[in-house]
Amino acid sequence: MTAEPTELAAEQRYVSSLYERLDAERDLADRRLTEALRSTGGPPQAAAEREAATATYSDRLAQLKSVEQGLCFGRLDFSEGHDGDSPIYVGRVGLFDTEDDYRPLLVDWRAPAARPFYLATAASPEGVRRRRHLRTLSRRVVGLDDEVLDLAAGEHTDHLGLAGEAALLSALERRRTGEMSDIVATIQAEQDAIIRAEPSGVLVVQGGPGTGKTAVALHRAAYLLYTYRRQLTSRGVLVVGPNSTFLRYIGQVLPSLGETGVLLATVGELFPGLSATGLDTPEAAEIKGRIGMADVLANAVRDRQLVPDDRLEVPVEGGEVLVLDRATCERARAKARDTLRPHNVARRVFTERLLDVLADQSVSRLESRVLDDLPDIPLAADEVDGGPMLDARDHATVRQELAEDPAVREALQSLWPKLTAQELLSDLFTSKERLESATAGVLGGDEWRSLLRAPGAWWTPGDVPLLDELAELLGEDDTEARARRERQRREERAYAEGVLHVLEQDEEILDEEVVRVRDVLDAELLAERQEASSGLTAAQRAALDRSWTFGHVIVDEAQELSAMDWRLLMRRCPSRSMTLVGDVSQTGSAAGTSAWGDVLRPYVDDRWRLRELTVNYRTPSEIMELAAAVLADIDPELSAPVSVRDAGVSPWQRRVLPGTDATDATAAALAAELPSLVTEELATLTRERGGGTLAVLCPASLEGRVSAELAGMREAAGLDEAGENPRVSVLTVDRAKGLEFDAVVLVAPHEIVAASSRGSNDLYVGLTRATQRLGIVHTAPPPPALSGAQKPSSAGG
Ligand SMILES: Nc1ncnc2c1ncn2[C@@H]1O[C@H](COP(=O)(O)OP(=O)(O)OP(=O)(O)O)[C@@H](O)[C@H]1O
Repeated sequence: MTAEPTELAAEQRYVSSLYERLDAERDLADRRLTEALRSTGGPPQAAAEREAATATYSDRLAQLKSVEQGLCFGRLDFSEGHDGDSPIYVGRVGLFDTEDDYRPLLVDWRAPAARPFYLATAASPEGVRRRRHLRTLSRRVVGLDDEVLDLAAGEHTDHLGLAGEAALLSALERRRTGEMSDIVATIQAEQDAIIRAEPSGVLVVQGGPGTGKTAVALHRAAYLLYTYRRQLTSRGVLVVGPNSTFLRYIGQVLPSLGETGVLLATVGELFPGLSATGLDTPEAAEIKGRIGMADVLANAVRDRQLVPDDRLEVPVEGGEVLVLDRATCERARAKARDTLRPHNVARRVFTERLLDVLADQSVSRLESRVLDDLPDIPLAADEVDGGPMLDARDHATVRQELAEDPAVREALQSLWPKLTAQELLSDLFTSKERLESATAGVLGGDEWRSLLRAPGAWWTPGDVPLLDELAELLGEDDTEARARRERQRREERAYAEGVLHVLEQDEEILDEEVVRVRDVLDAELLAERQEASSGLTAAQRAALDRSWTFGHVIVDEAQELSAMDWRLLMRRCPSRSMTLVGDVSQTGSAAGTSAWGDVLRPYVDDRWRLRELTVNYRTPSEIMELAAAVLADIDPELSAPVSVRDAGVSPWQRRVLPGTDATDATAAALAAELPSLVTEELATLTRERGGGTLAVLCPASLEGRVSAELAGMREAAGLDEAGENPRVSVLTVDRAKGLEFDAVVLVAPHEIVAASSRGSNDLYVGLTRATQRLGIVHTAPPPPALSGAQKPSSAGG
């Protein structure tokens, strides 16, 4: 239902007044920030006060700036007699009238009061008479979409139960820019229930392509940070995505919702100081992801705890040769292993014991040398043999000297070396002997050969969970450093309490309208800020600290993670407050999963909740029909999500016919056909949508060739890649996972299927990336699921 122009003008007045309020809030935060930054000098306490104030006001300012676009997008009018008859406006941030007892002018979308905006239906209106979507462009209201939630009025929601259908469809029809947008204005009820679910425990969100899993995951992060800010600000929220292209694609959503304290990372980025730029072969990736690798690594660590075959001679300074025999070393090793401490920590037990043995040896040799040098004077009748000549202090001195002796150090290091995770893994993967030994009984046959690599090879994402596991197995002997840090932390906490007290007194004389310091800081948090002293957020500090544990962890495309990836993530989240979103029908990685229970059982048994999303907001029904045939091929029991809209155009299929020699002929056939097909698609996008994004999805074997063809096409047309619109990208399905484009041209589907370790899953993913148009270019007879649809027309032979 569309509103009258007078309505539009009235809403414009209201929205303008909201922007005035927003500007006033920004000015205030800006002034406070400037004051905090300007003040200098004073006692150390003043510096801490300044830091707290600077952090508070700059966070607030960043939040107020981020909500400029689409500040207010909704209005609810209630039925007569309903609690508080006046309408409420819903938007990206809460705004209040400071001159009218803090009357809410705009309700934050995450606040409980905003919930009916997403949930109310004609059948269950929750007191709402009318839901209005306000469409804005900058600060201008350009349109209103009304829904009257009254069964009697005959405005029923359709079979999918969509709320705000007009606004939703207009959002879905929008041209894609290559960056994901937020969906605050049109969140649907099934999505809202997930976004606002309790943060405790593991929540799995299973849904087919385009059901909004990524959107829901990100809005959930924003919701949790708003609702549980005190708990989550200090520990931070981690959002894990499958690759850096995907993280770039979703990177703007949380900032646009005013949330910057979230760490977005791939699992491969979760080992601070290491960049995993290498690539594993599919076999190596699969093996590295197996849970058995935890045993392989434990074996590899034990293999570094040695004893001599018979005896080890230690030529110490001064010319003496001390001896460590096998039995002594075995006893020391058993003692150290019995502590069950990590290797580098247990090393202390091993080395202390051997140092005792060496010191005893050295002392008794010294004593016998002294005795040998003394003239043989018989004891008098009343004298007794006085026992050892050297006392405990002498013994300690000898021991200390031995501890610093290079030969002793070398001997101890050779038997039980102090190791870093990187050293151990690279020693392991570059040595046949070490690999064979560590994998014996865990990997089959000669699978270990897939792990062998040249010295100096780059780290791969698959190495990261292994390094993390090793870091745990190796540990760090940081006893002294920890005690020092703990002392320092206690002092900082006591000091922070004092600072907060002073800040609160200051606040009494400031305006009430600003967020109070205790609302956003407590002594613990402030102490952490002090400790960081660089003003880093929890997310930034977490990125630098391998042992950081997060308040909540969200994993997108969770089906792709290997068993070893899960071990790493579970370590980062001991509270198990997690949201995992994914689709087991889209698993591409051989190390990924096809059943959530398998993944979670080792950590939470069956104590996890499952929510399903069933409506596809991305892919139009014509394309989904084709994809559903492929899904049925994967597993006839599975059902594809239902599309909310039609595109009005069917996917096209084209067959380019190679000649005899497969590789060359396929390339030649593509060279002849693909550029013109893509050019045609681009022209259609320009004509029908004024631009947008187009992806050519192809198997890895053709990626180089296809990219070269398209570069040639650009050159011939005098196009500049940087500023082109529509934008074209060439991607493998693996890298397109989670992304979407206005149009997709899918090349060589039979090869995509053949190259995948998961049958047709990759094809299903590729088919479901388009929001408007899909074309398929075959270089061989189509896979059976596709040949049932519109017959491919032949070309080129
Ligand atoms: N309630 C909504 N309002 C507007 N747009 C929505 C809504 N829900 C989802 N979308 C849009 O639908 C598209 C698909 O969403 P999203 O990428 O989150 O799906 P997905 O389930 O993660 O898909 P895939 O499994 O293919 O990665 C996005 O453009 C998203 O913005």
